[in-house]
Amino acid sequence: MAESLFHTQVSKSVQQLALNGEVPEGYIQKGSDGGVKYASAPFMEIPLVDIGLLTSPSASREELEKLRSALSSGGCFQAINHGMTETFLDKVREASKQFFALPVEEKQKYNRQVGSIEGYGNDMVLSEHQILDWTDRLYLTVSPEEERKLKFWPENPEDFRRTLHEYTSKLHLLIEVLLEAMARSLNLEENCFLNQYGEQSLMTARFNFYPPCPRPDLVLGVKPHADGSAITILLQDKEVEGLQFLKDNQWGRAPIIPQALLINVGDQLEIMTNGIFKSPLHRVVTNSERERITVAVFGIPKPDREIEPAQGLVDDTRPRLYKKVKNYVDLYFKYYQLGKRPIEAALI
Ligand SMILES: O=C(O)CCC(=O)C(=O)O
Ligand SMILES: [Fe+2]
Repeated sequence: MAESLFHTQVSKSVQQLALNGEVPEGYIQKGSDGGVKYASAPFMEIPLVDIGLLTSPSASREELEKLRSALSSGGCFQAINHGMTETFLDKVREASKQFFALPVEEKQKYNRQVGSIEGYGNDMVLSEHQILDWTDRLYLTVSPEEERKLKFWPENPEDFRRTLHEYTSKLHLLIEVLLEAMARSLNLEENCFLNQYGEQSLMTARFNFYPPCPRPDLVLGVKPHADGSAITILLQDKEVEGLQFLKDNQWGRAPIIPQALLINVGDQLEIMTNGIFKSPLHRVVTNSERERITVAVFGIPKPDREIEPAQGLVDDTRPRLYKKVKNYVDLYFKYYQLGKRPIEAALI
């Protein structure tokens, strides 16, 4: 069969492995968690935040408090009333689904190249000890626009590019609204985080495809990690669960709310808030029945900007926790390779 042309495990997409019912050794969790029934975690309560209320001056105090409380405990919330209809979100879901449903040869036109993270591929191998994630991905830079590498942007389905452009333009505005609201929720000047974040901030999109896995008891869709972004906006699969967050040392399942966007703090916002907002550890479990597709968009400060804890969040009772850092995403991958939590590199 054609598969024999692909010699090593890693050059096969997870989609192909799933079709063959294969689970290579490299995907099996061997740590203390190995053998755990990942999916049996309890549901987690994730607060809902109404974005419309955050921006209305009269009604906002209560909603700002909800936002502050969510981000300083679990580090995530479900955004509703964010200005995009469920029909539009479904369009984004559908474009992603159609892309992953294309024949292998068609998707391979967008293959990631060695030494780069952009394009279509499976888990990036950063270290020889790495246990692989049961997922195929398409990773794209969407903003600033002049940094888009269109050769990796699918032309099939026909409206993929237009839909991604429209979706991320809307998210760009949403991120601004959120950064302002976050600053206000902490009684800081409204532009406090936006100024650090920069106008030429980076936005990347990761389309995650998780095929059914024959051994969900031993294999994860994504290993536990915290995001290297400032803010992550996740469009969940409408029907299939898989995401879990760690809170109070317990894994909890993130519920699906079809019209909501799941927003979580990334390491860079934890740094800017001097640890008040928490960048949560999360992971994705697999299941043997149904595929799952999600779209994660990462809002990242301009890489050459120095970011640091806001002045107003450092005082005698709350000493400064983090150093000034620049180009955090590079540092992130370096630490990840060493099997450490990247944000530790920024600790004073
Ligand atoms: O697919 C998901 O539910 C989460 C993906 C994720 O954590 C990521 O892409 O960083
Ligand atoms: Fe993540």
